[in-house]
This record gives sequence, structure tokens and C-alpha cells, in this order.
Amino acid sequence: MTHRIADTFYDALEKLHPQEQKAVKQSAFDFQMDPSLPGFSMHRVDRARDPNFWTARVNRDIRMVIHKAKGDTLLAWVGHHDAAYRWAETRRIESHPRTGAVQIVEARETVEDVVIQRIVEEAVRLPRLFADETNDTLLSWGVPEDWLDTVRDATEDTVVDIALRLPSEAADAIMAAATGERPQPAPVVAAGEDPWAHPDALRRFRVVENVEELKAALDAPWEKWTVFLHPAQREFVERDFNGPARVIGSAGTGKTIVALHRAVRLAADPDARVLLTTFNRRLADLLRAKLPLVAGHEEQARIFVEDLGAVIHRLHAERFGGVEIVDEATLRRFLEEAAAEAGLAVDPDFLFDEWLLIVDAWDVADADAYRDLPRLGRKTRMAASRRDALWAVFAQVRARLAREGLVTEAGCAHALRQGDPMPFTHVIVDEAQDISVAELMLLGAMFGARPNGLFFAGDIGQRIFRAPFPWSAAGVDVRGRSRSLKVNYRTSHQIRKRSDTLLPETLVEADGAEENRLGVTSVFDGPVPTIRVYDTPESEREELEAWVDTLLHAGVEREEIAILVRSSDQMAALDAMNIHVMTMHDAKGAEFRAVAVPRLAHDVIPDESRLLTARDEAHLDEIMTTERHLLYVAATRARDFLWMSGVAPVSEFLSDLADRELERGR
Ligand SMILES: Nc1ncnc2c1ncn2[C@@H]1O[C@H](COP(=O)(O)OP(=O)(O)OP(=O)(O)O)[C@@H](O)[C@H]1O
Repeated sequence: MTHRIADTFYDALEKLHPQEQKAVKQSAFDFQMDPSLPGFSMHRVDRARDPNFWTARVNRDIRMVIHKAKGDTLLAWVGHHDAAYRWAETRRIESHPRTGAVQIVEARETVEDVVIQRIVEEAVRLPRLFADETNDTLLSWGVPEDWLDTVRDATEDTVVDIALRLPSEAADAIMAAATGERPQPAPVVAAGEDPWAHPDALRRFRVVENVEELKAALDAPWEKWTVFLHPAQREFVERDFNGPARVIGSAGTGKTIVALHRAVRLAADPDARVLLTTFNRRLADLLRAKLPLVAGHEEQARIFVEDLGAVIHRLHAERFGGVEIVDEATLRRFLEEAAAEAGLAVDPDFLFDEWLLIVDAWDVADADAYRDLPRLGRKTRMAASRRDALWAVFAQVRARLAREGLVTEAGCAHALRQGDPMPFTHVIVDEAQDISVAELMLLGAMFGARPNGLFFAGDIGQRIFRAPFPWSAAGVDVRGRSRSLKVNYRTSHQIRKRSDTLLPETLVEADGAEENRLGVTSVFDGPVPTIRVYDTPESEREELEAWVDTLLHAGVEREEIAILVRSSDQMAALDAMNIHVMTMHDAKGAEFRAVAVPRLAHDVIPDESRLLTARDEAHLDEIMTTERHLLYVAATRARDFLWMSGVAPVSEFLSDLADRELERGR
């Protein structure tokens, strides 16, 4: 007998009160031990489309919906008595006629008339998105047979409602198709293969071997990601790569979740020592907190979670003894003094950036190398004689740092690169878009040649800290082993769609590779984001407070709301609202049910003080890009509710969004 649990059981469990959840979990454990216990008063659901649906009693009011077939059981849904019967009466569990994947299908003829009427009326009034798609195509996407005509009636306004009633692979496909992507046909179960083992069945059903496994699976029903992965996520978790590999994807597509599961999978090998890392301590803490939800004790003992800078410092100190990291002010002083000594007239900012982004980052060894170096990441051309003069300054500074026992962050990484192997077998880097050149060179040299040695998760649209550079020049080539995730689990359709407009449809990496961001879909629906422009800070504040009050009244907890600002000096003015206020930079990696991004004035984002530091067109572009990314990061921290506002004259980014809003309204 095989026991399974469905993701719909999770969704339903999460909606119950904590006391009810407790009772349900106990009943689920008892059921796993002995489904024949009389206390369950198992009843076959009489009017069900599917004769295999039964209900099991939890208490006077709550029923679990169980699917029993060929001796196997599935925990399918749970809820109050009438709702449980209604759910079971209107569902079927069956293998899809084309793909073979087991699906939970809402019987089309049981959907309320008003819903269907709206779909039909809209289809007469507005263009039908899939009018020309054949049954054959729709079936290849996993659309259930009785939904073919309804899908063909989908319009821009009803497609989300229809998608939400379909099995997830069909929903993903039609949402992607609605945004102009051509969905791939779903995989097909070959004759004799298990339809429950189909990749799309695995994203909604999971076998539970014993009560311990069930306990672990039900411990945090809102953490569905611990159990149910999208097939594309699963592929990245399970696949073996013979070189560095990377998962990319826009915000909320579950890249961190892939990183966590992959770390656990690699740690199943008793000889593994997996470094799960990211670029700052706060993000590493978030990863560490999530790990026990997916890793057993043994795997946890083989996974080391630490931010990359800290790992490098620690190993450097262990190998070379304690050294001091030079701070920026001292470094600038050294550079300027060396230039003055050499009688070289040079812009101090240029000198510093040349050191930071070229000489130190790429570990340029000598004058020849500096002269011949392609201008990686730098757009300024320079004559050879000028380079030689500059090199003399850099060489001086290197010598002075060594004399004074100082090192740079990059210098630590370069020193480690020349030495013994690092004490890990695999490295997984989350938020890899913000990795530094020196860090990547180190990891590439140490792990790049090992099978499964290096794995990256990141989104170039969220690069907010570091300048872009071609990874292949740093010795890490992910070409052919880099793919993107397209299903957003965090943000509603409405918030994702609006945030996406902040970035171009295609992003270009430093080495010219293009990432097309079309075709991303969300798994749920929500209110349209609020985007406002005000005349005075007072009116902005007043309405923001009213928005927060409405959320609190609607049952959103205070801790689930965050206000994000561009710079820390904007925080004090909002403190009195008694809502968590943080900078956009600090919000990286976090998520909240509701997010407000106020104070988006024209000089706030893009940050005017940063723009004033721009030396040339290329630098200006880079500042604009990272500022845009930052607002994208801020907007995509929201799950259900998003507010963005400013006092006129507002940020050009906000104007872009507001204009689209007005366009939509016409
Ligand atoms: N398979 C899944 N099932 C359910 N929820 C999921 C799944 N994968 C991810 N999630 C949820 O989606 C949200 C976003 O996931 P995650 O943080 O991994 O995304 P990300 O791509 O790393 O985002 P960002 O780029 O913004 O850092 C989280 O709340 C996570 O729990």
C-alpha cells in the first residue's frame, strides 16, 4: 500500500485555525498508521464524479478527503464538512489522456454558472487568446479534455481565472502562451511507466513512507516548497553537471529553494562537504534557518552555510595568520599619495576604480599583463604609455600594502587561489549575480573542473552591488549549463506583471549572453498594485497610513508588512508608523505579504548623489541599471499587496509604472 499526500491538502490545511490544524495532523498520522480505524467513519462520497473519493472524520466538523484506489491512499483535501464534500464531488483524479500525468481535475460541468457565464461573455466581447489552438496542442500542454473549449474562450481578462482552475502544468502553459511564449509540450508517460512518477505528478503528489516523513511534511504546511518542487526546479536539484552550472530566473521563481534542495541532495553522499553560500551574512542566516526544513541531521552536518566573504577571511586567516583588511579611505589615500609621488595627474575616482575593478579584481600581475589586458568591465580606452605610468602607481600601492600588513578582500581570495584546495567538495552560491571577480576566480579554480563542483543561483536583473563582468574571463563557463525558471511562487500575477515592466524584456550579460524574461507566470492572483503620485509628503503619508490600516483590518499581521526606502536617512520619518522599515538593499532575499515603497522622488531613485559620481556615459548607464534593479528588487518582495508612491516630481521609474497604469485605464 502506498500513502501519498497532495499539495491541495497542504493548501487546505494552511487555511484552518491552528487548533484545527493540530487535530488534522493527528488524524493524518493515525490514518497513516491504520486507515481502517473505526474512528474515521470512512464514507464514500456519493455524488462524486470520481468513485474513489472518501471522507474521513477528524472531529464533528472537519473531514479529510481521501482518494483510495488499488489499495493506495492519497490525502487529497481537508476542511469543514460541507466544503469537504463539495470539493470531493467536483473533482476527479485521473491520468491525463495525452501526457499520462496524474492530475486532480475540477470537473468543468460543476463550475458555478456565473463563472462560466463571465468567461463566455468576455469571449464574445474581447479577442480570444487561444482561439486558433487545436485540441492537440492544448492536450500537449496538459489541459484536461473537458476544459479544452473553455481554454479556447480565454481572453486577457479571464485567462488568470481559468488558469487557476487547471492543473498546474496546464496553467503554466496557458499563462506563458498568454505572454507570447510558445509552451513546450509536457513530457509523456511511456507505456508501462508509473503515471504518478511523471514530473508533473511529482509536483503535486508525494509518497510518504512512514509517520516520521508525514510529520516532517506536515510540520509547516505553509512551507510547501519543502515537499513539492516544480519539474524544472527538480531537474536542477537532481541533475549531474560535468562543469559549473547555473539556475537563473526572475524574482520569486524559487532559485533559493533549488539551491537548498541541491545542497541537501549533494550532501546525501557521506564524503561530501557542501558549502552553501551567498554574499552577505544576513542572507546566509536566512539560508541557515531554512536548511533544517529540508535536511536531516546527517545532511546538515555535511552542509556549511556561511557568506562567501566570511569563508574567504576565515580560510585566509587559518592559512596565512591574521591580517587586516584595508578600508576604502586608506586605500584611496595610498593611491593618491603614490600618484602624487610619481607626479601623475589623475582623477582620484578613476584611479580607485581602476584599482578596484581591474588591477585588484583580476589580480593583474605586472606591467605587461596590465598593458595587454582587455579592458574587462571598463569602457575607457587608454594609451600604452598611460597604462605604464598608472602601473607604477599600482605597484607602489601593492608594495605598501604588503609592508604595512594590509590586504584587500580580493587579495585574500587571490592568495587562497594560489594555495591548497578549499575544504569542500561542492559549492553552491545563491544570489550569484553579485559575486565579485576575485571570488569567482577562486571558486572557478578550486571547483570548476569537478563534476557538480560549482552551482550558482541568481538573477542578473537583481544585480545591485557589483559591476558586471564576463564570467568566462574569470574561468567559469556556464554556457550550455544555465537555464531559467519561469514559475513565480512568491508574487501575485498582478504584482509580478507590474514589476516586470521595470526591466527590459531581454537582459544582456557582460559576455553577451541574453536572458529573455518573457513567459514567467505566477501561481496565484491578487489585487492590482497601488501606484500613486502626490503633491505633498503629508498627503502621501496620510494615504499610506490609510492603506496600512485597511490591510490590518483585513487581517494582515503587522509583521507581514514592510516599508522599503531607498536610503537609511529616509527611515526615521516613517518610524512612527510602527511598521517594519528597511532599506531596499537590506530587503534583498526577504519577502512580505505587503510591501510599501514610498518616497520615490526624482532625486531619490536613481540616487542623485550616485549619478553625480558618473565619469562617463558607460558609468552613468551602469548606475541607472543598478538603481532600476534596486526598485525591481523592492517591488518583488511583495507577495499579495504592493504600494508604490512619491511626491511630484517623482522618480522616472515610478512615472514609467504610473503611465502604464493610466494607459491600462483608458
Ligand atoms: N516549489 C515551490 N512550491 C511552493 N513554494 C515555492 C516553491 N518554490 C519556491 N517557493 C516559494 O516562493 C518564494 C520565492 O522563492 P525563492 O526565495 O527561492 O525565490 P528566488 O528565485 O530565490 O527569489 P529572489 O530572486 O527574489 O531571491 C518563497 O516563498 C518560496 O518558499
